[in-house]
Amino acid sequence: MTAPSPSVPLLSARGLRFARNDEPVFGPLDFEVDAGEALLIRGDNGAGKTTLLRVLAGLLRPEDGRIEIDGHATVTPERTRALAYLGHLPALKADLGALENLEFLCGLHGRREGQSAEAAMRIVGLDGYQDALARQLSAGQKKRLSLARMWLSPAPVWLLDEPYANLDLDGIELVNRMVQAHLREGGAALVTTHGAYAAPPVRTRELLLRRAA
Ligand SMILES: Nc1ncnc2c1ncn2[C@@H]1O[C@H](COP(=O)(O)OP(=O)(O)OP(=O)(O)O)[C@@H](O)[C@H]1O
Repeated sequence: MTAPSPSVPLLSARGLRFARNDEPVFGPLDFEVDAGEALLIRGDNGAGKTTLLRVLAGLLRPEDGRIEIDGHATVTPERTRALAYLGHLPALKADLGALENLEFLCGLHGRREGQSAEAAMRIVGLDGYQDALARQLSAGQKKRLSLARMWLSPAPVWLLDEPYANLDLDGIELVNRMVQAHLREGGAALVTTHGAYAAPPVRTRELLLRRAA
């Protein structure tokens, strides 16, 4: 991962707006996040936090606005390479083993330099579960496996939708340590939260979403 110039935000959005059936969900929004920073996206249930991350990830098309990575306007395939998305549902193949899932996903999205799937499993506390089928893992273990996938991703920007959900205290600290390490290496993280949960102890900006009137 190469750190971008400090004068250019790693990710920025200008005039970003999303609507469903002509009903506004959020925006227009302007925000940015630098390498080494987290953007905490706060808001009540239904405020549009998940929708915003899905728009950034290229899974939904915005009504309007511009998204830039490292100062360049992006179209979706380019953006997909720069972003790693951790959604509510674990993006795992239920009938593959835990390690097989990671290898499969690395084959699809690439791999962070110098990292192995085995090491990522150790980092997230899943040593000994390499051969367990994904469908046999608990919700928290699935979340940990998804975190291992994030760790292995070469993408500089992490989109984390409620990353603390389903995790025990140790898991919450794990998320914080992983975000800290990712930011130290020049990455950035966008993290949704209702505000009641923990937040990573890193340089943080905030974006508050309100339900569209
Ligand atoms: N697939 C969908 N089809 C139609 N409406 C949707 C869909 N997904 C979300 N919505 C609506 O879009 C709005 C924003 O939802 P979103 O999931 O982005 O909110 P959120 O801030 O992430 O909420 P929460 O904190 O409850 O997870 C809500 O009014 C919701 O009902």
